[in-house]
Amino acid sequence: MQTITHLAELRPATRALQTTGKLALVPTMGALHDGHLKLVREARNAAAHVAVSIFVNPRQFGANEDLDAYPRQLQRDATLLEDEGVALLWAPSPDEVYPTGYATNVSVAGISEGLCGSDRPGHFDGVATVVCKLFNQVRPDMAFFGEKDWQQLVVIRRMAEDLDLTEPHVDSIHGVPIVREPDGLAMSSRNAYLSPENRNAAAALPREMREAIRRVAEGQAASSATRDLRSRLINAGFDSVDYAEIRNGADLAPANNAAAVNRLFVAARIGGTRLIDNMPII
Ligand SMILES: Nc1ncnc2c1ncn2[C@@H]1O[C@H](COP(=O)(O)OP(=O)(O)OP(=O)(O)O)[C@@H](O)[C@H]1O
Ligand SMILES: CC(C)(CO)[C@@H](O)C(=O)[O-]
Ligand code: BAL
Repeated sequence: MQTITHLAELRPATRALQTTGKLALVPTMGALHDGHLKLVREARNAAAHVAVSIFVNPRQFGANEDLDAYPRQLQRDATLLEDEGVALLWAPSPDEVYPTGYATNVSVAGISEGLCGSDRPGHFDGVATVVCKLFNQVRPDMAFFGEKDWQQLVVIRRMAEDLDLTEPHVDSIHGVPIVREPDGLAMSSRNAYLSPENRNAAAALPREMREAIRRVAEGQAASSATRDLRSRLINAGFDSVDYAEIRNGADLAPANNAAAVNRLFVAARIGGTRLIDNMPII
């Protein structure tokens, strides 16, 4: 596996790989877990070569968020990726991505605004900006993102289509289902922040989401089921619930009762850690 940290060396390396087959990109912020490795495996199944980027993108963190605390473990991550048969690790520094004088922002209106966008103002501008740059830097044939960050996936798909990045740069953007711990908690680099007690309590998030979905399927109104879900999470040990909403998964519009694509989206905080999850309404 080649590890590349400078843009000047990236293009020749990706072009060389693309002479012998398709290249898939898996963008990450590192501190890799099995959720990330699932993305890498799906990418390996779909393409001859896989590139993974590890970049803790400062522009998607708010002023009071965990940019400094975010786990950074490049050596460990590189070993894991090498073992997965990854061809190229793109690990630029913040100065390489945003050199002095950098002034451009990519903003996707509408879908960036509710859910996580309300609690993390500017977050999706930072994500859209860096993913646009990553697509232009690596020029992959396809890219893989996790459904854990469902809103992010919808924003990226919109951005890639609007900015004509899907053809010819990225033929397809794949969403990969959420990988969960045995107790149902979605894997996340931020789970490492949880104390053992809070880690146990956090399993209530997927459990109570499934319960709310069951109640909706039995006829409880969505507004009442999500209100109950909020109080059940607080009773289970969560400090606060940023949102608990049922929306159309395709475009994040308010849920239409008849739509088969509705999903439940939740963000909740426990011991200072913000966890997100989403599930289909069945
Ligand atoms: N449990 C998971 N299942 C599937 N995909 C995941 C999972 N966790 C993360 N991903 C995906 O991996 C990619 C990189 O995510 P990132 O590096 O931010 O990790 P993370 O675990 O989501 O971290 P964070 O704690 O910041 O949410 C994203 O596309 C994300 O959706
Ligand atoms: C897509 C991404 C790598 C952009 O920084 C990040 O938001 C993430 O890891 O989900
Ligand atoms: N996985 C999404 C990246 C973030 O929370 O900043």
